[in-house]
Amino acid sequence: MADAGGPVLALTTGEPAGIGPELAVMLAADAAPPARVVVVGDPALLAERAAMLGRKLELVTLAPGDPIPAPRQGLLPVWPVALRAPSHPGVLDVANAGYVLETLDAAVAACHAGHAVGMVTAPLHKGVILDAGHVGFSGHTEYLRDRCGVDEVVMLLATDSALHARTPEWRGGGALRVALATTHLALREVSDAITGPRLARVLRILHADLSRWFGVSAPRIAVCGLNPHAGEGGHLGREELDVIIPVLEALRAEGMALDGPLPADTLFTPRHLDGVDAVLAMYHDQGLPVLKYAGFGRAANITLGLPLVRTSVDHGTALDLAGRGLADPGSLEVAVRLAADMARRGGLA
Ligand SMILES: NC(=O)C1=CN([C@@H]2O[C@H](COP(=O)(O)OP(=O)(O)OC[C@H]3O[C@@H](n4cnc5c(N)ncnc54)[C@H](O)[C@@H]3O)[C@@H](O)[C@H]2O)C=CC1
Ligand SMILES: NCC(=O)COP(=O)(O)O
Repeated sequence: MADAGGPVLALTTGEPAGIGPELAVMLAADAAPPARVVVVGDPALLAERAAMLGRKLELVTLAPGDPIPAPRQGLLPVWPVALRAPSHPGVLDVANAGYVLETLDAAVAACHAGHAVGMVTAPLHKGVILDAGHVGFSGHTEYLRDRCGVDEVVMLLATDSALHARTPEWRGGGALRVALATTHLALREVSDAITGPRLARVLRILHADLSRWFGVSAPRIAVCGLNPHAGEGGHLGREELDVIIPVLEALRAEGMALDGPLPADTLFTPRHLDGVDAVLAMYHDQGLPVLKYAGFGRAANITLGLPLVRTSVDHGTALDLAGRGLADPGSLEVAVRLAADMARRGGLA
């Protein structure tokens, strides 16, 4: 939605028993939100969490398509979705899995209808959605891929200072962008999932979207090996020789600037990161611990390959903190700012 008030972003509450609802409350109660945000969720839940945290908040219930007011401290527009059952902080209830998914569907529908340019998601709990019987659910990333009807998406996490910089530089806690070749998979399934065609699709999306959403015109990407020492010439695994190297060679021949495959234990050091715009890790816990060490609480998660902007926080539902006002809202603020910037840079606003 392109108009003078700035891009409209739909913010889903995520798991109602987690910290998502109170982060949405903090976003609007503690300062003017950094963009025009409308929360997709249960207004009574938000009012209850605001009261629990002692925050003053005016909740304005609207329908998709209604004008969204300019951001102002203390004001939170809401597109209502009703909880299926009362929700208590820290206590998961399978009954509310349908609520969580309905908020995502509503946000996607609003983007498709042009009522929002993108969505920002507060964390959901994958386990409770699976326990509720949504077989195969593995996260927002894959759910949004299917809802948007695309074949492949890429999860990218970026620390705050990497969101704008042309070239992230490592300063032991500095700027970093890390994308994943595989996402929510059991470790024993990772190797089989790293096929040549998949790796090529992931690299093409990463390359194109670094340019589209981040303004990096000729991205340089450093690629991790899968095995220790990138396979040690085939002695510690053959995925590098059989799959990764042939894909990198083919894409280099098309003009992509790709380093690697490099041993993942030393890739994340200043010499190898110098001049690199993003790192591609082969699996979740190869890349994300480094990213979170560098910038937990001031990083965001971005889904590349979608026809809409989607950002999210760098953390989960933190059930241990829910309802206590102890959660750090930093990552949500980064995710909202980034989504607005991406929409502008990508020509959506
Ligand atoms: N974007 C999303 O929807 C995400 C969802 N998850 C889901 O969240 C659930 C819990 O996952 P965990 O691995 O326990 O990760 P978690 O991020 O919820 O918690 C890990 C640790 O970080 C702390 N923490 C998390 N967010 C914080 C914040 N904003 N401020 C201060 N401390 C914070 C927690 O208290 C806990 O000690 C799982 O179901 C997971 O799948 C995890 C990551 C992202
Ligand atoms: N570790 C990132 C994560 O679990 C977030 O996944 P998603 O719900 O954004 O797909």
